[in-house]
Amino acid sequence: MAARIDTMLILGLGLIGGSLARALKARGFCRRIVGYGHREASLQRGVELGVIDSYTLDLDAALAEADLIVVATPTLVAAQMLERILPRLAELGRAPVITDVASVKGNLQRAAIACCGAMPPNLVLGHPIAGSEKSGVEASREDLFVNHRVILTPAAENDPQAVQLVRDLWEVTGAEVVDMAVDDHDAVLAATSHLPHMLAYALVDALAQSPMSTDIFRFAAGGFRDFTRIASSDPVMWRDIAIANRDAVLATIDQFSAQLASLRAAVEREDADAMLQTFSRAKAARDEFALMLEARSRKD
Ligand SMILES: NC(=O)C1=CN([C@@H]2O[C@H](COP(=O)(O)OP(=O)(O)OC[C@H]3O[C@@H](n4cnc5c(N)ncnc54)[C@H](O)[C@@H]3O)[C@@H](O)[C@H]2O)C=CC1
Ligand SMILES: O=C(O)C(=O)Cc1ccc(O)cc1
Repeated sequence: MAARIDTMLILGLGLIGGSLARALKARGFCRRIVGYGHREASLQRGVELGVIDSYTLDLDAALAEADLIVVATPTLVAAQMLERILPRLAELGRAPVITDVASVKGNLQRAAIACCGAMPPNLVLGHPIAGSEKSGVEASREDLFVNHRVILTPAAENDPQAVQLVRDLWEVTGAEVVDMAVDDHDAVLAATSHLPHMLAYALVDALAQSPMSTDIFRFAAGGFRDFTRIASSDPVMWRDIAIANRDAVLATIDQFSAQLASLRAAVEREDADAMLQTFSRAKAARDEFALMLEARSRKD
């Protein structure tokens, strides 16, 4: 394909930034992909792996020539990046399309509005619902986004052409793009992604502190492995997410705690009916979810 973009700049070349770079490179979406980050060794590795064409440690110089900027750092750093690059781009008189991949959208929207007074027309926030417990450019994959959803949270102030470019960028990677309001995004992701990570971390941490931890882990079955895989995720990334999406995460933890307390009470009372009802409702919901996933993979 003829390149849509001349120079794309990726701020933070890890699993997600690296995977996006690989996918866009494979499909010729950009003529040139430049990486910027705070660890030269991983940028160097990105060049060696052919993920990016070059890298720079000079953000100002990179901003002067970028036509498209993707912020792919941890969530709190992403807000700092916007606070840094938006005024600098204004000084340079440049307005390249800017997007991001962070797991929370509200904090970035607030940072941009605090910086510019309103959402800048060229800033289109996004979030690929694809990834893994692994981090770093070494773990990046060209096909990471194929048949996965990407949520965009376009603002009324957005330039429609900027939104279209970001939509096209993700569709080129094989993803399905859907739009959502920022608050809805943060509430839904708190429930489906942030809460499960909090639970997995809390469970593994609690069991690891048990005097019987060696036997607990030695005799754990597949269910434990499935439930706890995500506790191997990057702690910095999840600390940032919990802070950035504090209110929605607290709401889901509270709702879950109430549910767990009611299950605990049912176990204490040996209330077989209450337990059966809870487990049956959950099984039906999970079976329906599995059918949805199957239907999606058949469609692929
Ligand atoms: N890992 C996952 O499964 C998913 C992650 N996300 C989001 O994508 C973003 C990136 O996550 P990953 O790629 O998994 O993380 P990662 O740790 O693999 O990559 C992050 C990159 O940002 C760089 N970075 C960190 N602090 C920096 C700073 N102060 N200045 C410049 N660069 C800095 C790191 O060196 C690294 O290259 C996060 O906001 C995360 O919430 C979104 C979807 C899935
Ligand atoms: O590893 C997993 O199963 C994930 O849940 C990956 C993931 C992590 C963070 C996101 O914002 C989106 C997806």
